[in-house]
Amino acid sequence: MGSISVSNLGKAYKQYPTRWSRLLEWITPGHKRHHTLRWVLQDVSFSVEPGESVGIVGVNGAGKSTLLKMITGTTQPTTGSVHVNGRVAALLELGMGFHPDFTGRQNVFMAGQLQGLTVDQLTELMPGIERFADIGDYIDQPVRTYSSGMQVRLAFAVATAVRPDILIVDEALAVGDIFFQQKCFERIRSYREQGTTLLFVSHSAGAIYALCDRALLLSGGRLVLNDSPQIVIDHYNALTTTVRPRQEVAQEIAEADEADVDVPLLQPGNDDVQAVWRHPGVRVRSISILHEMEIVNVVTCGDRVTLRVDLAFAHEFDDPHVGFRIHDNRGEPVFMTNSLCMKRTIGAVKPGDRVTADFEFQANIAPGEYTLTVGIANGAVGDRDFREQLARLMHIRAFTVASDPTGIVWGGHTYVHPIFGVHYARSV
Ligand SMILES: Nc1ncnc2c1ncn2[C@@H]1O[C@H](COP(=O)(O)OP(=O)(O)OP(=O)(O)O)[C@@H](O)[C@H]1O
Repeated sequence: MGSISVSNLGKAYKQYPTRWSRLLEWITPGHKRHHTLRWVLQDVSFSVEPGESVGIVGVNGAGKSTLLKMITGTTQPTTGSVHVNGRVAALLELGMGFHPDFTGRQNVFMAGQLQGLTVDQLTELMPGIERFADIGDYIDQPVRTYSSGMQVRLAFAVATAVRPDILIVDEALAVGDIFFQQKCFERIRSYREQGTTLLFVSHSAGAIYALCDRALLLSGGRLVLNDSPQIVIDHYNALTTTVRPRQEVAQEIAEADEADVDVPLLQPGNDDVQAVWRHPGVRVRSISILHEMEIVNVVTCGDRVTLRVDLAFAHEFDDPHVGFRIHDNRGEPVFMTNSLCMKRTIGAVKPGDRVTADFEFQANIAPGEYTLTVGIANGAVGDRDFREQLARLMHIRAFTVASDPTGIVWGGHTYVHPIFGVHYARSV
């Protein structure tokens, strides 16, 4: 189950030179054709085996959405054929399948039934759908009052309420906050592990590497490459590498700084922190990122920053350690370490002790949204294990890395500080 086979697929739209020529052709059937055909997809053939994950990349207008729409049956092909074997869940266009005048709850029942689920099944699934979408009372408001982020939350929650044989996702829909994106990627990953076939459009090399076994490159409506993610991304990068104007980058950083004020800072005694820490003997009082002595939520790529974890101990521990992880918007760990791995110790602590642990590092990571996870453990075993885990605060804090407007133009995950040199061997 869960296979796709696409053969000589093509799509052409009729183009008329004027509005009148369309009318003329319509009222004089059988006479002269007034339109020309504009092919947006031609001769596309490939297959996806059950359980495979295939990424689709291509520049804007390459034909990715048109291809997905033909696979899901929302658009009819002009030439060729598509065979899909298995139950498909698709997330393509924003608002697709939702009626704006009905409430979110009513839309869940309508969209769910279109997916082949019964009313009884949907009633049972509803609490899980509400929990996943996490839009609160809006579930009983008309969808026209939703933000685009809320629509995507609900659409994803319904489409993936039951594991499909085939999941088709256009990542351009990945609007919304980083926590929701991570939740979506987590669900996609888990369904994939359970055998769901995945077809996934993305502009992000990281997402394709993380999720796909293979990738397709579309260019000018043709399938130009069907190969490993590595090879396809290399070609795609070659197609898209352009130098971004400095001004645009400066604007981005200014906007990110403005957004700064909206990001809630973790305060001592924050309920969320209490909710996830486990051992009563240690309390995480605050977690902050500091740059030049100030607490920040936006750092510029390359900034030297300090992650400060403020702890209060209520029990005695002989050898406590602190660690952190940085996760990207897909939930992939970007970096992780802890005091033991850094060959450092805090030393034994007594009830009433307060400890501030600082990790100073250079934020040499790609511009984007990240979350921090912090863990506390006790009793080193070897050079990386612990006798007991005391607390883990998953995705406790979000922060943004903005590009450095004064830096070089670069792509990828990690800034490696390249230095360019040139040595001449001149002939005389
Ligand atoms: N209904 C339509 N009528 C005419 N042309 C269309 C129609 N839908 C899409 N096109 C054209 O088909 C081409 C491919 O569009 P498509 O949306 O499939 O590209 P895409 O690769 O998904 O782009 P993006 O990354 O911007 O979403 C574009 O040139 C677009 O203008």
